[in-house]
Amino acid sequence: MSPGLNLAQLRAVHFTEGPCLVLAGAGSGKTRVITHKIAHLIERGMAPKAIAAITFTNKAAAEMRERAKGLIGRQAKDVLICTFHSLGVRLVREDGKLLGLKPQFSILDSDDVTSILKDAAGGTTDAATARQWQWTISLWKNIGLTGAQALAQAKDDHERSIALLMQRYEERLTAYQSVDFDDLIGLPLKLLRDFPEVREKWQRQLGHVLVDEYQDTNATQYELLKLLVGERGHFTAVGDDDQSIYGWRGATLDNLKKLPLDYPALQVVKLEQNYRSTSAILRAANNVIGPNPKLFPKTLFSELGEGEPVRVVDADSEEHEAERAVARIQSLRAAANPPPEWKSFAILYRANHQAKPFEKALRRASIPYKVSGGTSFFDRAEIRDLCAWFRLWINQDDDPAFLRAITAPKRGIGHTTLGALGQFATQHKLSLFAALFSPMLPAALPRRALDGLHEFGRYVNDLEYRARQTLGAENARGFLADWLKEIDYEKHLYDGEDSEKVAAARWTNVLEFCDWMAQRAGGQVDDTAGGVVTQEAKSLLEVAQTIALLSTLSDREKDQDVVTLSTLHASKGLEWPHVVLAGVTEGMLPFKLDDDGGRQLKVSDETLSRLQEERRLMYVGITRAQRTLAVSWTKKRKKGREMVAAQPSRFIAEMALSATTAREDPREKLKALRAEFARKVAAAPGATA
Ligand SMILES: Nc1ncnc2c1ncn2[C@@H]1O[C@H](COP(=O)(O)OP(=O)(O)OP(=O)(O)O)[C@@H](O)[C@H]1O
Ligand SMILES: [Mg+2]
Repeated sequence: MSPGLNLAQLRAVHFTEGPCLVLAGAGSGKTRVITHKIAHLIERGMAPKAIAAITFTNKAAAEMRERAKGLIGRQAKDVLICTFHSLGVRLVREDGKLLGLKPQFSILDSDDVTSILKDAAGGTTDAATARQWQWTISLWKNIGLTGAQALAQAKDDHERSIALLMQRYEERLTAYQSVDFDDLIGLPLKLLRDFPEVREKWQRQLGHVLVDEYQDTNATQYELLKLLVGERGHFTAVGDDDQSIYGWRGATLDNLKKLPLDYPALQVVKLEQNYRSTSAILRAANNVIGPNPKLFPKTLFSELGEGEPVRVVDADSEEHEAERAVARIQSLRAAANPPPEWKSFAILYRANHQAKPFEKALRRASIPYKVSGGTSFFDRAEIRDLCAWFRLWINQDDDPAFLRAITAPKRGIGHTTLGALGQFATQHKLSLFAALFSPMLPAALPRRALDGLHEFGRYVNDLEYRARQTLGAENARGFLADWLKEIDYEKHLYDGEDSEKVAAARWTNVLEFCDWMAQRAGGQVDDTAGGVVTQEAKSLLEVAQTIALLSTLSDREKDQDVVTLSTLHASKGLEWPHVVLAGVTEGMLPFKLDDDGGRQLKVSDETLSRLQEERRLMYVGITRAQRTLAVSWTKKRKKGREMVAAQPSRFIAEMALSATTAREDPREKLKALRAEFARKVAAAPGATA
C-alpha cells in the first residue's frame, strides 16, 4: 500500500481501467492522488511517456513534476506534465501542417492580439474598446465558435460587428502564420476531430490522462479531452465544484455534470478528510460555501484539531490594513521559537492593484516578498527606470543600471555609441560609467557622441551630489519634481505609449512612488503601529540606497524564503501555514454586484450566479490556510475615483455564523467511512491494496 494515502485516495489511485472522477473539497488530497497515480501507473508497467498529466498553470506543472520526481525519480521527466495550452502547442507543432501552419508558427500574447484587433478595425479605436472586443472574441472561441458561426448567431448589431471583426482577425492570423492562446485549445481540437490519423496516433500513444482542477475546464477543453482519451476513456479527472472560479473566462460546471452521461462506466470517488487546515478554518470555509447550490452533498472534516480561531481585522484604510497585516506577520514570528519562515505567510486579495499598499508596508519593514499572479508595483517599467538612476548614484559601476538610465528617457545617444562604449569598457576592464571619463575614450569615439555621454555622466554626478544634500520630505519632493522635469520623464512615458490612459496611469505611479520616497526622507517610516513619526529626517541619497538595495534583494530572493502576495485566482491549489485574506470588504469581495455596496442586491439570474462565483472565490481563499487565518476589511473603499464608506463583506458574517453551534464528532464518521471504503477497495477492479 502506498504510504500517505487514505483508503478513498487509494481507491482512486488503483482504479486504472477506465474513467475516474475524484470530486472532493479543498485540501482533501486531490492533487496528491494525481501524483501518486502517475507513480502507480509506472510501477504497474506503463511507459512514462504514455502518461499525460494536465494542470492549470505552468507553475503547478513544475511543482507536480518535482513531486513526481520525488516518488519515481528520473522517469518523471518522460511523463507529459503540461497545461492544456502547452499540450496544445505540442499537438499543433507536430501536425499543424495539416491546417496549413508552418512548424515555426508564432504564438501571440495578449498585447499582440489587442494591436492586431485595433488595426483590423481601422486603427482609430482606443485600447480599452479593443480589449473588450478581444474579450468577447476569446469567449466565443472558448465555446467553440468561429467568426462565421458567431456572425450567424449574433443577437444584435453590436455582436454582428464584433463577429465581422473576428472574421478579419482570423484572416490576419492565418496570413501571419500566428495563433493566439485560445487557438492553442481550438486548433488541437480541430486536428483531433477532423483528422482520424492524428486522433488515432494520440489515442494509441496515451495510456492514461490525468486532469487537475477539472472544475475550471471550458467546453473546448472538454471536447479535447474526450478526443484524446477516446472511447476507452482511460482518464482521471479531479476537481471541486466549489472551487470553480473561472466562469468569467468560459469555464463551465457542465463539464462535471456531463461526465457520468458521456462515460457510463465512470467511477466517482469522494474524499472527505481535509489534511490541510485546522477545524476552525475549515468550519469558516464550509459556512461560507454553504448557501451555494450543491452538485452532490459534501462533508469535509479535519483531524488537525480546532486550532486558532479565525481573526477578523478591521482597518481604516488600505494603508492601515497593510500595516496591520505586516504587524500580524511580525507578531506571529515573534511568538514562535523558532519563528516561522517568511515563506509560510501569504497575503491574498482579489485584484492585482490591491498589492501596492502591502508591498510598500513590507518594504518599509524590510520583509522580503514576491508578487505572484501579477506585476509587482516595484517591477513596473517606470519604477524600474527611476530605480536605475538611484542605483547609479549609489554604485556607478552598476552597468545594467547605467544602460537603463541612459535610455530612460532616450537622450539622442544611439545603439552604435553605446555599443562602442561597451567595447571600449570591456577592452579596458572598466565599468561603463568609469569608461566615460577615461582619457583614452576620445580616441575611440566621434566628438558628438562623446559630448552626449559626458553630459549624461556629469548630470548623474551632479544629481548624486544634490541628493546627498537634500534633507527631509519637502526638499526631497522638490528635488524629485525638478529632476523629473529636467529629464522630461512625463513626455517620455506619453511618447512610449499608444494609449493616453495607460501613459497617465504610469505617470501616476511615478508621482506616487516619488511621494513615497519623499515621505521616507521625512522620517515617517518603520513604524507599523500607526504612522507615528519615529525617525530623523534622512537625505534622499540614503533613502535611495535602501530602496535600491531592496530591489536587488527581491530579485535574488525570488522563489526563496519570501512572503507571497497573490491574487485569489492565482492562489488556487496552493497552501500556506499563515494566510491573511485582505480586502474582504462588501463591494470588493463580493465585487460590486450593484453600486450600493451590495446591500440591495438585485436578484436577477446573472447577479445570483455571479454572487455564487464570488462565494467560491472566498472559499478558495479561506481554504489556502493551514494553521492561522486573518480576514481583513477596510472602512473605506475606492469606487471609481472616489472613496466611499464601506461595510465588512457579508462573507465575514457568514463565516462566523455557526462558530458556536454544536459540531458532530468526525471520528465516528471516519470509522464508518473507513469500513465502507475498505469494503469497496476490496471489490474495486484493479485493486491491489
Ligand atoms: N493521505 C494523506 N496523508 C497526509 N497528508 C495528506 C494526505 N493527502 C493529502 N495530504 C496533504 O494535504 C494537503 C492538501 O493536499 P492536496 O493539495 O493534494 O489537496 P487538494 O485536494 O488538491 O486541494 P485543493 O482543492 O486546494 O487543490 C497537502 O499538503 C498534502 O500533502
Ligand atoms: Mg489541488
